[in-house]
Amino acid sequence: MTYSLEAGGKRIRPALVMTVSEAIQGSSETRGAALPVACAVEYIHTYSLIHDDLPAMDNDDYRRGKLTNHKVFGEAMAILAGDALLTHAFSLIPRSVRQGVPIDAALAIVEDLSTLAGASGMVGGQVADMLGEQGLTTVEQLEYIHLHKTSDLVVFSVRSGARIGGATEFQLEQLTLYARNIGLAFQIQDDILDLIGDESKLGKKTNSDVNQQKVTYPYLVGMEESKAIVDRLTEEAKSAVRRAELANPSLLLQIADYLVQRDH
Ligand SMILES: CC(C)=CCC/C(C)=C/COP(=O)(O)OP(=O)(O)O
Ligand SMILES: C=C(C)CCOP(=O)(O)OP(=O)(O)O
Repeated sequence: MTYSLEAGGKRIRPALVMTVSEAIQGSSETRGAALPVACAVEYIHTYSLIHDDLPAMDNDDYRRGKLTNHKVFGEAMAILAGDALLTHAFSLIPRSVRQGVPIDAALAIVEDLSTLAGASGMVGGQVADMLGEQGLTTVEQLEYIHLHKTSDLVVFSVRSGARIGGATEFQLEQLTLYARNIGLAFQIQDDILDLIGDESKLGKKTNSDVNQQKVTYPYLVGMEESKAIVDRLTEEAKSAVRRAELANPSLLLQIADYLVQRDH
């Protein structure tokens, strides 16, 4: 568990929990309350990457610049490390209540987490991805996969930050739209970088035969159109943030731009 958590990674999802919670009222007072939830989402994301890299799934040897978990500890320990990270994540939500998150908000956060990370969220998206390898043909199918396997955890991060920061229903709705769009743009950008990115910066293999054969946005609509879609989604995400009229939206606008300009 520690090996994969401490391998680094960009920590985008926890950064979103913290940033959104502070953006709503423009105050850093929510920081302590948001931290346990920020850790929970990174635990879940890290478990998903450990399992995604297993031979039964993507069969990858490198992640975050290091050998994948199963390459170091064996498949059984990698599966169990993922299981334990997932379970431990849920134990952090009560901790957020002790740090000041209202109980109603914490209950809504648990409900969102089980839905958005579970069978109708991230796990469901990964299932569709695995099944899709046997004959995926349309952009609509691919969008469904991306929205669930990637956007849903981003949506969780943003919505939980919004709840901790005391967002109104309208702000929650607009921020959910922001998260959906940056999540989708992020996954398309990930597929672009899997083809043309720098291995030493990304810490994983790029442009391999497997990556070239994967049905992705670049595979289905071409590289230029994929980049145009990423730009469009980013603009739509930024418009949603502006509509939410947050006290301090600037970091959220910057994060949307960073996700498309990133090279790792
Ligand atoms: C329940 C599980 C196992 C969920 C995995 C979800 C996920 C987003 C995996 C990485 O996607 P990817 O394979 O497109 O990314 P990368 O190129 O980083 O491997
Ligand atoms: C959902 C995808 C695209 C898998 C990788 O996620 P990140 O690119 O956020 O991975 P880390 O920085 O956490 O390693």
